[in-house]
This record gives sequence, C-alpha cells and structure tokens, in this order.
Amino acid sequence: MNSKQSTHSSVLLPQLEEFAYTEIPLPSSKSESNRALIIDALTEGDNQLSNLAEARDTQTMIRLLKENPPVWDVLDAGTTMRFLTAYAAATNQYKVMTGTARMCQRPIGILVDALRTIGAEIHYMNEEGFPPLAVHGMQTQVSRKVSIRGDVSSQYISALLMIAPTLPQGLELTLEGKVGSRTYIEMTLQLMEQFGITYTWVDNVIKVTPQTYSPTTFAVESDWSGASYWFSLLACADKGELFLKGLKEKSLQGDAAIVGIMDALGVKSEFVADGVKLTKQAVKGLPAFDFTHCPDLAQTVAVTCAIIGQKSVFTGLESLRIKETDRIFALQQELAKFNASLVEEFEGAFTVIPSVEMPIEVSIATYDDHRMAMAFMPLMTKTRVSIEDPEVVNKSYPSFWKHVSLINSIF
Ligand SMILES: O=C(O)C1=C[C@@H](OP(=O)(O)O)[C@@H](O)[C@H](O)C1
Ligand SMILES: C=C(OP(=O)(O)O)C(=O)O
Repeated sequence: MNSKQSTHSSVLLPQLEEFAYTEIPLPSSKSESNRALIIDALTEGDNQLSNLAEARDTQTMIRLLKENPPVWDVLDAGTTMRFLTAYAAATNQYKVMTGTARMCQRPIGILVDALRTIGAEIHYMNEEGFPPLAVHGMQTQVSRKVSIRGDVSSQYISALLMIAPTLPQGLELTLEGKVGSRTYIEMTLQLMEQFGITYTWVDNVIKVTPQTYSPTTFAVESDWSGASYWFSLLACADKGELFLKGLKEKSLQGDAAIVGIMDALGVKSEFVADGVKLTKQAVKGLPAFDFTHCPDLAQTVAVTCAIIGQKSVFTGLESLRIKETDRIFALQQELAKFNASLVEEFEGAFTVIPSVEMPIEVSIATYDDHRMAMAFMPLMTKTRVSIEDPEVVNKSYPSFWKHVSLINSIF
C-alpha cells in the first residue's frame, strides 16, 4: 500500500516491512535551544545563536521573551515553565506563569521553594505546589545556599543554575538524594561554560559565583531525542538504511545514549562528518536498562522491545508519571493493543513483555504527548497503524510526519 489517509484527528501509516536508504534532516534540540535562549536573555551584549529549534516549546519561549506579555502562558512546555519562572524571579519581573491543564498538574513546588529561599516572592494562584503562579520578582538576595531534591525533575536545578551567575551572591546548590536526568544538568553547565561561566561541582554541591555571561556564537545541535525514533524504525524493519543528518558523536545531549541501546537492539551507527549512518546488524540483546538519566528514550525503547521480541527490565522510570501525560499508564494502554505489556516490578521498574500476536490493524491514542505519537510510528513495520492526533508532535518535532513521508516516499 502506498498511500496515506489522513483526517484531522489521525494519520494512517501504510505497512512497510522494509525501505530503501533514506536521509532524515533532523530538527534542532529544544533542550539546548531553551537553555541558549535563557542565557541569551541574561547576557549583556549580543550572542549569535543559530539553528534554534522549530519545536513549539522553543517557539513559545522566543515569543514570550520577545513580546514580554504580563501573562506567560507556556502551553505544555516543561522547560519553558521552569526556566522562565526562575528567569522572571532573577530579573525582578512581575509575571503570571501558566500553561495547559496538564501543565497545571505538573509539580513546581520544589523550584518555587528554592527561589523563595533565595529571596523571590512567588504566590500560588490555585493549588499549592502547581502552576499557575504569580511571580513578584526578587528585591534582594537573602541566601546564597539552597538545598534541592534531585529526584523529581532536573529542570528545577537547570533553571536555578542558569540564573546563578547573575545573582548578587551567586549560588551554592546542594543536591539531595537521588539525582535523575543528571545529563540535563551537565548540559546546562556545559552550555553556561560555553558562554564564559565557571563553576565547581564537587560531590553533591554545585557552586556558581557572580559572573557575567560573555557574548558568544552558538549553534544548536540536532536533536538526539528526535533521532531515537529513526533508530527504532530501523531496529523494527526487516531491511533498510538511514542517514541522520547533523548528529555528532560527542553531544551535550544525554539522549545520545540511544546509540548504545540500539547497538544492542540491532542498529549499527557509523559517524561521519555530517551525521550518522544507520545499518542493521545482529541483535545482541538488552535484558535490562536504567533510564534514570535519559527518561525521554523510555517510550522509544519500550515500543522497540515490544515489537522485536526483546523482553527487558526497565528501571529509573519514576519521572515518567509527571511528564506530558502519565507515560507509564499511556504505554500500558497502547502496548496492550498489540498484545504486549509493561508490568510493574517495583517503583520505577517495569518489565517489557513483547507482543505475542500482531493484529492486522491498530489505532494508537497519544494522550497529548508528542513522544507517544512518535514512539509508536515504527509499528508500521508490522501492521497497519493509525496514530491519533498526529499534530501532537509539534511540541518537539513539527516536521516529523514530513520526515516519515521520506521513507520510500510513502505518503
Ligand atoms: O532539561 C531539559 O531540557 C529536560 C529534562 C528532562 O526532564 P526532567 O528533568 O523533568 O526529567 C526531560 O525529560 C525533558 O524532556 C527535557
Ligand atoms: C518531558 C518532556 O518535555 P518537558 O518536560 O520540557 O515538557 C519531553 O519533551 O519529553
């Protein structure tokens, strides 16, 4: 079958067991973009930023910073909410911070407590611990030292780190307990370093003295999280070759971990100057994997394992319940539609049980979560799949379906 049927609310993908060599021009990273934009707003002088992401999360950040309305509605963008809340406090602005209904269920109390400890005035407008917030800025810094839990979201820590050099006393952050998504904290610090900031990180204490960001030229890299869906497609296909443009082996992004995961699941990566070539190889096996530091890869890898018959124990999935949707629940519902499952072992640990029988047609619900839509796309290698609300991908990867159509020109 070589056609696409599309309605406003779903896209039907043709079944495609194999495909010819295809080049995918990946989008830029929204995580890097949103950090570069906050740093840019805090820099006195002009930076030269290029390759900013087309992602809605990034475009929302650009618009809010540029138009500077009194209400900052971030829609469903977690980084935009957390980074702008800290930015409004540090730059002593009065802002109402709000977002979608789901955003108003995603916790922010840990960040608000930390900002209040430093000296910011912030009020909850509805429920304690959740947006919407009224940020009243910060008159004076009352503390340099803040302790913060690291096990709920690293975005709170990144938000504080980026404002740290601009605070009159700088910041000494003590990370308490387990630290999840550590690679994103490292990305924040490495990016700050590229804009001239020095820091120390010894054991669980990160210190940033008062400093100024230096105007810099910075090009955002291609998005490794977005790249993961293409690795998965090849892992699930009988035959095929892909070239993912713009990816670099050494990346600021922790989701480059997909290379090692997919090496175990049958995809070989060869880096060349302008990207990475993917070919199929024998499956080595992935009996277990810890997603603590790359939570955004969990859906991709769960669907891949379920399709290719790899039983696997996933750990470090605690944060998945508070993302764009409860991703554990969503995965459990949708994997069941092709007779696979995700079985809880203990908190944050689940076993992926692969599909025992593929139905001839499946319709996947996406729960307002871009990663649900993209992660289930590779099902098209085994059955006719329709993905509901396909425009949900706009949050991070608006050109995703256009890129899917490049595979054997299927649409
Ligand atoms: O800092 C970032 O850019 C991100 C951090 C991660 O969130 P958590 O720190 O909440 O796990 C990740 O899931 C999100 O997509 C982007
Ligand atoms: C969790 C995500 O984003 P955020 O937390 O920034 O909304 C994501 O992109 O998967």
